[in-house]
Order: sequence, then C-alpha cells, then structure tokens
Amino acid sequence: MSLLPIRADLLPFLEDYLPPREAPTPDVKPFVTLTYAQSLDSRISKGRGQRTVISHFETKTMTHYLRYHHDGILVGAGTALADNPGLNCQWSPEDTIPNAKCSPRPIIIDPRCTWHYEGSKMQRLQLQGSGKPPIVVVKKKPPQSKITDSKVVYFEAPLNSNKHFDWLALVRALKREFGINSIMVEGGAVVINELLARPDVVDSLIVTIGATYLGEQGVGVSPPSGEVTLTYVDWWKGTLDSVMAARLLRRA
Ligand SMILES: NC(=O)C1=CN([C@@H]2O[C@H](COP(=O)(O)OP(=O)(O)OC[C@H]3O[C@@H](n4cnc5c(N)ncnc54)[C@H](O)[C@@H]3O)[C@@H](O)[C@H]2O)C=CC1
Ligand SMILES: Nc1nc(O)c(N)c(N[C@@H]2O[C@H](COP(=O)(O)O)[C@@H](O)[C@H]2O)n1
Repeated sequence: MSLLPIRADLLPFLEDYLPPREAPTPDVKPFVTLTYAQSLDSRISKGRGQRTVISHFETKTMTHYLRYHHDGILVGAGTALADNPGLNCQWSPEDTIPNAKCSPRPIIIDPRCTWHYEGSKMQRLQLQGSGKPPIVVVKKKPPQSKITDSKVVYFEAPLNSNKHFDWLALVRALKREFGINSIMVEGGAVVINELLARPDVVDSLIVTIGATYLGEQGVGVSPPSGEVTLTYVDWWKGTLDSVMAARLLRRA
C-alpha cells in the first residue's frame, strides 16, 4: 500500500532530531533514534505477539521518512516473531522511487536464534529489490548447515553479566563492522524499556501517541526506574495522533 505524502510541518519539526548530515567521525558512536507508537495507556500492542496498528497514516509516513534517514533499523526478536515486519523504507524524496538503497539495514537482536529469515516478509522484500537483508545479532552463530539464505549476516556479540548484550558496545560494533552510522530502534517493549534508561546510547526519542487505549492485556512500555529526564522536548499534532520528540538528559 502506498503512503500518504509527508505532512509539510513534520519536516521542520523532525529536523533537529535526525542524524547529523556531516560525514561521521570514526571514534564517535552511531547516532541512535528510539522511536515507537504507543496508546494513551502507554501500550505498544494489544497483547504479546499481536501486531497492533496505533499510528495514523500521517505518522506511518513519518516512520518511513525516519527510516529513510537511518543506516540501520533495529528490533528485538520478540517483535520480529510477533510482527513479521518488513523494515524497509517506502518513502523517498519526490524525484526518486523508493528501493532497497533507500532502506535501512534491518538488525534483529536475537541471542538464541529464534527468528527465521526464510519465508519472512523481510526476505520477500529483499527478493523484490525493495529491502535489505538483515544482520542478526546472536550469542553464537548457527551451524552453516542451518543457514538457508547466505544473505543473512549473523553477528556474534558478547553478553554482559545479566546475559544481555551491552547496548553501547553493540552499537559501536555495528558501526565498526558494518559502517552503520545511524540506527533507528523501533522496539519492542524489552528493547524500548532498556534503552529508555540509556541516555549514553539514545540521541533522539520520537514517540507517536495514538488516541486509543489498549487495556491491561496490552504490552506496556516504561523505563524500569522512572528516572528519565527529557530535554529539548517538542510536540507535533496530527489529525488523530501526536508526536513527542526529545533527547534524554545524560547524568553528570
Ligand atoms: N507500537 C510500536 O511502535 C511497536 C510495537 N511492537 C510490539 O512489541 C511487541 C514485542 O515486544 P517484546 O515481546 O518486548 O519483544 P522485543 O522486540 O523487545 O524483543 C525481546 C527479545 O529481544 C532480545 N533482546 C532484547 N534486548 C536484548 C539485549 N539487550 N540483549 C540480548 N537480547 C535482547 C531477547 O531475545 C528478548 O527476549 C509486539 O507485540 C510488537 O507488536 C514492536 C515494535 C514497535
Ligand atoms: N510507527 C509505528 N506505528 C505503529 O502503529 C506500529 N504498530 C509500529 N510498529 C513497528 O513497525 C513494524 C512493522 O513494519 P513494516 O510495516 O512491516 O515494515 C513493527 O514490527 C514495529 O516495529 N510502528
């Protein structure tokens, strides 16, 4: 399905929250944008494993505009399994047709190799020439005999003492190994909640708030300690939803 044109007033609103346009400096970590759509009761889906539309068509276009401006797009395995997402970009400037080149490189955080590329929407888009193959971040690469599509790159990363990947080390490694200078993180809840507590990793926070409630069974997002200070906050109001853009204040 084609997208609505981007609302003109979204462009100046988003400008200061996009990755820098200057050539990236080698020793600086990649620019990280954390972005998702939530309900009024802070849920991102109706229930675990249920793909749920929250964004209006206007903010759906905004998501693709943001995808256009990033080198990588990252989701957790829970999202990859629940949503079977495409993670490509269907927006491009007026004089070009969107294609795989406009799309960010999908990055799936899947320590235990639970998600399969074979038969996925991502694979279909890549075969059609409208999306890129993913990097799957794993604790240990699967044996060669289990790899059915050689375009998928499995990237081994070390786990920390909590048996999780350390975000700062991981984004730095993605830049070093794959030249990914900007990463748009879309979710899901585990990833969002961890990153809301990481002002050292997240540069921009862009949250779409839909005029809907998803109820108690919904998958909620909120930072573990509640100790997040937002700065440089701005709001955009659309037809049915609003968008908040902000930065996370780094503690001294
Ligand atoms: N409304 C929205 O904007 C979005 C909604 N969603 C929804 O979110 C739900 C999925 O959320 P979750 O189940 O929380 O899954 P998730 O996508 O956050 O994935 C969780 C899994 O990712 C891996 N993971 C995440 N962080 C890790 C780390 N630091 N180290 C090692 N492994 C790590 C683990 O395997 C973990 O079980 C779905 O219902 C989906 O529809 C997902 C993305 C955006
Ligand atoms: N921006 C936004 N609004 C919503 O209402 C959503 N449910 C999501 N979900 C994210 O988009 C992914 C789907 O991507 P494709 O359209 O298949 O490319 C999904 O996995 C979530 O990350 N986002």
